[in-house]
Amino acid sequence: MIEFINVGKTYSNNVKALQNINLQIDKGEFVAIIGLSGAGKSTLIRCINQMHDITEGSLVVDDVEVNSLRGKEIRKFRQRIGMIFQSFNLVSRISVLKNVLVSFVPELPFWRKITGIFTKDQKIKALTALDKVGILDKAYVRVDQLSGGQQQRVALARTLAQNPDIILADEPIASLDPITARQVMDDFARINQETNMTIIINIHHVEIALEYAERIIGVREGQIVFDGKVEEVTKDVLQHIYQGETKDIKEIQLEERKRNYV
Ligand SMILES: Nc1ncnc2c1ncn2[C@@H]1O[C@H](COP(=O)(O)OP(=O)(O)OP(=O)(O)O)[C@@H](O)[C@H]1O
Repeated sequence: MIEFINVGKTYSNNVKALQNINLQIDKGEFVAIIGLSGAGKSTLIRCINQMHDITEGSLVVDDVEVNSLRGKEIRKFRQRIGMIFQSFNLVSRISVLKNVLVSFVPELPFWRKITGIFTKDQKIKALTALDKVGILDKAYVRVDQLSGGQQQRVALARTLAQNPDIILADEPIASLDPITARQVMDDFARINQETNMTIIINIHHVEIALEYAERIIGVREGQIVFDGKVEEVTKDVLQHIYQGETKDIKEIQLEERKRNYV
């Protein structure tokens, strides 16, 4: 379980990105975090794996007080939490398989990772993960020869091979076309159902969030202003989350897209 207790985060430039966050996320939940640009969505999910330190309150993940972790403990803890980024974060000039194998050796220096010798068992695990996201046939292809959607699937396979308890995804479909975006979301949904991994996605596409997630958390100016089941998300709720700027989902999306292109 992930538990935020009165969590606050103030960056060194005095920006208060999160205030008074109280939140519990149980094992196996599929949660989407929505809100305007700058609302604090990324900060919220990046505190969970200590990419950002919280500055107030307490954040506990499966009985571990996240902010008390140091050095090796952080690396060990992060092995249990997969992270997916908008930009895929792959090594583009090596094969898909090598990119996935890297997940087994987080503690090695980068050059050892890509020249590393891996066991048969590790290779089987990596190939199995690629199979789960439907790109086993690309195992020996260089990453820079893949489409954006395929690259995001490699990133997902790399995370799966690590067998985490939680997957955090920060705008995983933001740079994908609508059809590919849905395919990647289908992967997340399937993984959530088959493995019971907790999935927390920070997402700008409201429509897709409502279609795939079970629970929606709305963040506005660093605070949680909505937390409930998808069925409870009404037009008024969306207006509240998005500061009443827009009238309906379509308009919100248009606004968000414009913002992202600026
Ligand atoms: N490293 C940082 N240093 C200082 N301020 C930051 C840092 N990262 C984010 N912020 C600020 O914290 C606030 C919340 O940012 P955050 O990236 O969490 O929002 P977001 O909802 O994820 O936005 P977006 O959807 O545009 O990614 C913003 O005001 C942002 O400018």
